[in-house]
Amino acid sequence: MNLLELSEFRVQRKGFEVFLPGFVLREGERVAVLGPNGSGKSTFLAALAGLLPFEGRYLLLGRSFGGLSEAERYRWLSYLPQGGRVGLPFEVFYIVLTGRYPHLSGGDYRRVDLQATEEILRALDLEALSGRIFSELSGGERQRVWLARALNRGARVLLLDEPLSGMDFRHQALVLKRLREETARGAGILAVLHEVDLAVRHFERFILFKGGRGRVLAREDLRAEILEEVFEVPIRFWEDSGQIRVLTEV
Ligand SMILES: Nc1ncnc2c1ncn2[C@@H]1O[C@H](COP(=O)(O)OP(=O)(O)OP(=O)(O)O)[C@@H](O)[C@H]1O
Repeated sequence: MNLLELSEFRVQRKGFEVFLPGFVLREGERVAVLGPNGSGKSTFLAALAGLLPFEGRYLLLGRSFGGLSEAERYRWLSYLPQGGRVGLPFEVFYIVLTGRYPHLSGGDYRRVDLQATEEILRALDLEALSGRIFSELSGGERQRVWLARALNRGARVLLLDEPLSGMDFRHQALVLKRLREETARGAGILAVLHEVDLAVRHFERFILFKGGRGRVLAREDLRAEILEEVFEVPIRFWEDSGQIRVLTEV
């Protein structure tokens, strides 16, 4: 099933336009959104999350995005913004628990919501931080809490803006493992990443943005020359135990 379908998708910002001619996200797919700073990646994701106006065709689970109720959008789609903030002194457990909110129909959190919260806290190595106040955490820890909250929704489509940023190697590996598990249950992932080498190893397709224009490529069609043109730095591909690795000479 197509989770998300776009055609002639356009987002206008002051003096900047994001455009993607066409794209389909299928069940179980991991697609990385790559490109240099300011190329439109976050704008694209925010528009898909319904936070910016767009033009063109956008279907979510076969339905026109504009025709969905807020409740449907929140249940089917989960968005991890860049650098989320919490003003109030909330504990980590509570923040992650609120990811389940769209599943409640006016009632209180249920046992299943508490269990899901405990499970995602374990998966992202946040158990020990569960009772801590969010604002007292480190940058990488906060990022993991936001990601846990976004994943806790169990949404069909995950829009993740830099889910690996600020994380050490071990936690990057934990997050990538969890993203694989999310796609194994049928979710589709669109993730903005700056870690190009990890993207090429762990994602199946790519949307490359440059100057606001996006193009979609499968892993087998990705070439070092294409990435060089997008990022404007020398890039080498080499094979290590049958896997493509990406080396940037910066
Ligand atoms: N709130 C805003 N209002 C107007 N223009 C904006 C706003 N936020 C971003 N822009 C502009 O839109 C363009 C794309 O920005 P965007 O944040 O989508 O890039 P990005 O590819 O996600 O970059 P990065 O890798 O640095 O996160 C940039 O030229 C930026 O200056």
